[in-house]
Amino acid sequence: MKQRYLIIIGLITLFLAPLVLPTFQITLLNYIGLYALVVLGLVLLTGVGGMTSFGQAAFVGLGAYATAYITTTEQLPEWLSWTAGSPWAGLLVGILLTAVVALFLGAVTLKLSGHYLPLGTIAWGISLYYLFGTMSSMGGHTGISGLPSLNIFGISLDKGEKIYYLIWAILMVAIWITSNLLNSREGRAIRALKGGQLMAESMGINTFRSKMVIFLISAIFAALSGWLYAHTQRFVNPTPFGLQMGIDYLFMALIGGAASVWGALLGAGVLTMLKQWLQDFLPLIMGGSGQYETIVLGLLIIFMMQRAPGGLWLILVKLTPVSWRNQHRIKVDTSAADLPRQALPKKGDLLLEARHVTRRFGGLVANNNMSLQLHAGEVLALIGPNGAGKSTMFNQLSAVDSPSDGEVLFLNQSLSNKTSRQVAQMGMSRTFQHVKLLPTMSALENVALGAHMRGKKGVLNALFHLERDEEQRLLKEAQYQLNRVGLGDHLHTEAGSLSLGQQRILEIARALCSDPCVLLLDEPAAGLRHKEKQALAGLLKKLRAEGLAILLVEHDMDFVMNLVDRIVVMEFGEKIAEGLPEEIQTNPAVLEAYLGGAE
Ligand SMILES: Nc1ncnc2c1ncn2[C@@H]1O[C@H](COP(=O)(O)OP(=O)(O)OP(=O)(O)O)[C@@H](O)[C@H]1O
Repeated sequence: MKQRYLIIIGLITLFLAPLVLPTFQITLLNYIGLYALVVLGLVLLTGVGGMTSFGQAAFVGLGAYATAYITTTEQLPEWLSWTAGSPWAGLLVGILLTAVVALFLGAVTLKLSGHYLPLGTIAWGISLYYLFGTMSSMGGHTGISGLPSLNIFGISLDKGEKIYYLIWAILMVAIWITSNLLNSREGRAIRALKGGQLMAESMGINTFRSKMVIFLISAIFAALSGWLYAHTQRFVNPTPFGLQMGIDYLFMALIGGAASVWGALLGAGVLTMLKQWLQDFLPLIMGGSGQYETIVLGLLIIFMMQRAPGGLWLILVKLTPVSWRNQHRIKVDTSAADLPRQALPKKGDLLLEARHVTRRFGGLVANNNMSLQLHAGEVLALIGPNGAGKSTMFNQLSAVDSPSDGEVLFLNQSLSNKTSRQVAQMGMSRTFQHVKLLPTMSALENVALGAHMRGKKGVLNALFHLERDEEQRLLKEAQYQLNRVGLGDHLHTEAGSLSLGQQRILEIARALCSDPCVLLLDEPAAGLRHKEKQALAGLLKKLRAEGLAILLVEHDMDFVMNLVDRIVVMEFGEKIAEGLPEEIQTNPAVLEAYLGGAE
């Protein structure tokens, strides 16, 4: 409730501001609103998605120039004659143009990783800036003047205090739809981009699509800001759309808090006010003119990044009472309908098979002629000393990697050209040797990621929260799986604050949430206490009885021997034994491998 009051007070203050503030302050607020819209896109792209872009200002320019051209050109080309010089048509064209450019640039740059993406964004930022400046139809470096003011319901927004309402209304809607998006199935996939791409693909998430979605949304927010800017100033030239401004937008995102939608507003506000204040104040103490504010601002930003790398919004959140923060807890509707489940294969059916799999890394043969079979309703352990090649085999079986020779078959289909995402969609799920969770997300949301493939509603539904029914069903499934693995008391705990053992169990719940028929577990018992291991063994036995096929790589021999049906033993990349636990325990080759000699 308290948060709701805060928002209502904020909105009333915003509404009253133009009635009491002088024109100059309104102009500043207009700029803050325009900047915040661009920074909001960067929060999605950089803060949440982990992709750094220096090129947002160029998208602002596309939005501004599109409307400037359409509303001021006397003789528009034939194909644009339908626009009739209307600013609203200018908005539509600007957004379409931006979407096309963003899709093209995204297709070229989003597959690049590391520093290539930021460099790519610098390159397009510079080239679009020079394009604006060199095209004579766009007024060259002089720009285009004489843009009309906007008109809504017969009211002309010809003054700063009038267009103020439109700018801030659009910004508030943008913040609302962005928060909706982030708190949805699509949003969880987007949040998994930063640091969890391998995991996300293994949960059936198309990470490239998620990247493209946020790239597109951030570009459209920027174009919208450009359109508003053009009709606020009623003049455009290339200067505000250059690289310098692209860097400023990034600074605003970092200062506010790149991972929070409200951080966008805070960052835009703080940097704009600070710049203004320094411009007024510094000449008084330094004397004369000079761009001292740029230097001081640069130093302040370095200081801030040292002291508050999460941004100012995070500091503000930490200062609020804990009870306020808990209001963010996601509520699970237990009356929501259950998700449909796949019928499990018949007990004993062959589900997964490796046929003579060899994997070479240069001269090193990590897997040599490995064959194994996994059937419905059995638990198979893959064991062997360190470096035996178990993880490499695990990667071949889950299509993270492909064999140099031989093949892996899942449900009678060869995995040779399949990605881990496709394999997940076919019904295989997995956990990781080094736990891959999203540490700041709740246990519930982490597990709900596993159910991604079982939902259908896309981005448009998410933006306007039209997917609530489906979302409740996904969350109910996640809650069910958490209860099932014994973590029902930790639904709202941040995954990063659980013990390592609990995190491993959480990964199993996430894997189960995808409704698989084959479960691959990489060292599930590592880091678990005795009681936790017993509980895990109990759970795996139950899953086996239900008909699931489970393959585990494990070092804990007590755990393995008391649980599994069959064991495959590896050494130096090869299978040295296969059989029942009691056979393996007395197998001379196995004793030799583990103990260095048979008794
Ligand atoms: N990507 C790679 N490039 C080169 N060598 C690799 C690669 N992955 C694994 N290896 C090598 O392959 C061999 C088998 O490694 P692997 O990780 O599969 O063994 P493991 O049985 O899982 O070991 P552990 O129990 O310690 O996890 C090791 O010698 C390892 O160094």
